Amino acid sequence: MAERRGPARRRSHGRRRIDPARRAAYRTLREVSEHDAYANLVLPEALRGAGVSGRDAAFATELTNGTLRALGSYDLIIEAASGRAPGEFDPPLLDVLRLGAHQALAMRVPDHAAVAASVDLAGVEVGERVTGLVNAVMRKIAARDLPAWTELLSAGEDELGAIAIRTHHPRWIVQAYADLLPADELVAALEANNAPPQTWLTVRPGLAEVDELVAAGAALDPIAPFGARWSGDPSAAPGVREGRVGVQDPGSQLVALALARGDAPAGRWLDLCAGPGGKAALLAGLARERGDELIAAEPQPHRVRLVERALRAYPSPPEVVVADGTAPPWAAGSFARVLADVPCSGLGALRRRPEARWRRDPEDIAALRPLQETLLGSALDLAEPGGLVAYVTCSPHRAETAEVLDAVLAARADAEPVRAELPEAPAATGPDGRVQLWPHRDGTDAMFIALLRKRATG
Ligand SMILES: C[S@@+](CC[C@H](N)C(=O)[O-])C[C@H]1O[C@@H](n2cnc3c(N)ncnc32)[C@H](O)[C@@H]1O
Repeated sequence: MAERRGPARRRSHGRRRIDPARRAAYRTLREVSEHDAYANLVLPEALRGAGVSGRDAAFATELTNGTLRALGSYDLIIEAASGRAPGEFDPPLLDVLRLGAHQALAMRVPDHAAVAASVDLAGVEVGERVTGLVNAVMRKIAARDLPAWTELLSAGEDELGAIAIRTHHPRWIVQAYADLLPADELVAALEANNAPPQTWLTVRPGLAEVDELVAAGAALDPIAPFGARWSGDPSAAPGVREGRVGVQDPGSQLVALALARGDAPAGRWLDLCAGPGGKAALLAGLARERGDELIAAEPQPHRVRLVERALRAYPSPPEVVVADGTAPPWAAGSFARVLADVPCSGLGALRRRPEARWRRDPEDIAALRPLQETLLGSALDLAEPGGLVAYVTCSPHRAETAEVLDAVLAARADAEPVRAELPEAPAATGPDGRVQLWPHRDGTDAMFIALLRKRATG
């Protein structure tokens, strides 16, 4: 493939000027580093604000997201090249070097362009005093390619430590994956987190048809019976602006379908943790097709508004209630089906959130456990006898999936596991009847679902 310098660097009157694409990437990285912002929210704003589009926007997106995904590895490389720990750098300077490392090691930017662009960025954003240092460190970084760096840094590491460096993940995530997957799938599973996900659309049942999407160029795929793959800007797809069609990963679609397809009495459906509303929007249509009605609950007002927006295209949209699922405002046994799509670490959606893997740690997972158990307990309380509860996480981590279920089931006699069947991903259902989807196997986010039935008597 031809080399790509990236957007042309600009200089005028002897002053350094940075091209708007690299500046947008830098500004985004600063927001993520300093303010725990989410790159997928900040970058589009930064690009719009700078009027960057087309190829330059694609360059800025790859530069930002790629840098964030491999941040831990780049910090090790910067440390080895400079002799300084990341914490010893001025944070803005560290971000300049991280962006430079990604350009030199993982993008088709020639070394001299990556070095020069980093020197200019440092000169403008940090100060002329650091440009000599940036020049020296960047030259050392660019002197090896990425495989040579990872081999060097892996020396002395055990197998998991070496895989962590090679696949750009913190070691504890590699360990969690190793606990869940056969050894020969481990690297493929981790590498799948480094590829940006495709865009998928889901129709709201009764409001739009998949054929409409196909006629507009979307690609059918058996993994997503209510949706299709879309290339380009999803807001240009039919039905998206009106809310008849939503953007949704097929994994989210499948877990909602597993709840809808299960055997349960007629009656109201509840989405206990509904924000931002993707699954509620699918479930609402599926419920109406059967003459039932969905109620969506969410405690955070700004997310309630997102749920209302997701449901807006339905005539007489389903009720959205501001409610804390740990103290729900309904009597026990009020619902035939309950979705408990609980707050979780999001380790199953690392493809979508480039910075997430470096922000989380095992303590976060432990801290979520009481809320997850309480919400599952509430969901079971709210289900009527014979009713169905779906416990869902966007995380494959055992502490958020099997351990929560086992603890709750051990504590109550009124619930029993039900096998969740997904013909679209038959291998995803384990011998215990619980479903774990994976990006490298199914092309979906790593969603987990277990179905439980409320027994007729406790
Ligand atoms: C994984 S997200 C749900 C995703 C959603 N089902 C969808 O498909 O768009 C978890 C949601 O639970 C909400 N949540 C947090 N604490 C909660 C609580 N105590 N009761 C109910 N929901 C809660 C969060 O605000 C968040 O919107």
